[in-house]
Amino acid sequence: MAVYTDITEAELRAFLEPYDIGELLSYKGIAEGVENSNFLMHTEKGSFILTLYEKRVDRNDLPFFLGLMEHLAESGLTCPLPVHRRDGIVLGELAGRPAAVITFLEGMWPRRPTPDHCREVGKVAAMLHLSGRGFDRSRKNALSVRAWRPLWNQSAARADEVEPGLSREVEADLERLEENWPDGLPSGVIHADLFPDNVFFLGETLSGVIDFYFACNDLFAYDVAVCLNAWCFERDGAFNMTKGLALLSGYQSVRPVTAAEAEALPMLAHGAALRFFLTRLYDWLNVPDGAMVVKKDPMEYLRYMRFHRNIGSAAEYGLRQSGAESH
Ligand SMILES: Nc1ncnc2c1ncn2[C@@H]1O[C@H](COP(=O)(O)OP(=O)(O)O)[C@@H](O)[C@H]1O
Ligand SMILES: N[C@@H](CCOP(=O)(O)O)C(=O)O
Repeated sequence: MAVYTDITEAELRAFLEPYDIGELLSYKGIAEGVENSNFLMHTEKGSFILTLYEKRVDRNDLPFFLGLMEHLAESGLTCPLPVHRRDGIVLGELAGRPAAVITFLEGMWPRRPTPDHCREVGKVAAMLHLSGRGFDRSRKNALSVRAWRPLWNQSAARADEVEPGLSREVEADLERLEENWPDGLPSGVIHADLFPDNVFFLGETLSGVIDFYFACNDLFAYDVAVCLNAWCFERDGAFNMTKGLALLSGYQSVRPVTAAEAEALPMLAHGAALRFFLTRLYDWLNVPDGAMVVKKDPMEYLRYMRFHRNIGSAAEYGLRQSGAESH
């Protein structure tokens, strides 16, 4: 359960006083998520999410994240919105943490994604990439290729405790990725964490996207690579080409990928797998067992890294190119 910071009712009532959301009727911690503390609140005016931003979120990035949600919503992409206080402010402080009230998004995330879900998420990723173009703020990806080695260095000495030989294997992957990481591909605002638990559906219809707290400016195709990993592998570790095809054709129906992006996709998918392996490994080794958070398995992502190392072309993910190029 991701509640790192608990709050009292009195503190919360005082925090909510400047908002116009009616009287607080109930609140409880949300048993999902990894990064921040989230609470579901019921007030006289409906349901809201209260988020307390924890230590891995840089306070200076919050205007980017909150502004992006407003920008995307204005462009027609369904996502939660930060609630403004009567004085216009969206960001306050609660229990020593930056905190915001966010509108509640109806829907459920798919526990067992189908090809139809994958097609929808491909489309929404592309819509996000196009909509992000008019956003006037930018944020570097703090977890891109240059950040991986410092992150790895914090776990390397203990990696072989998780699996013998892991240290040598990851080191080799890291070198390969650092030497071959593509640049110059189409880029802009990406979500960077578009996992199933961040995409809500009502029935078969995508009802919205949440959790923009890794969003940044980076390669569009890297975001696609993150999605391929998060949506298209089965629980037994096998890549599901039908899901890959659906996700990529959904994406291409909104924004066709360029030939250079297609060529880079295996390297990007390998790097995207390493990025989530590294944060999960760090948490696996460092988050105390008693913490109210469900640690995610780094080995799932090691299996994906092994898979991508042997991919020769994006066609093996299901990419079908028409020859059309876009930017
Ligand atoms: N706007 C929202 N509407 C509905 N539920 C939400 C909303 N934001 C967060 N949640 C719930 O809280 C959980 C954790 O949120 P998330 O933003 O993924 O946290 P974290 O940033 O800690 O990973 C989600 O899986 C969802 O159940
Ligand atoms: N998606 C990441 C962890 C980040 O947590 P989220 O709950 O914000 O998606 C992973 O699976 O490692």
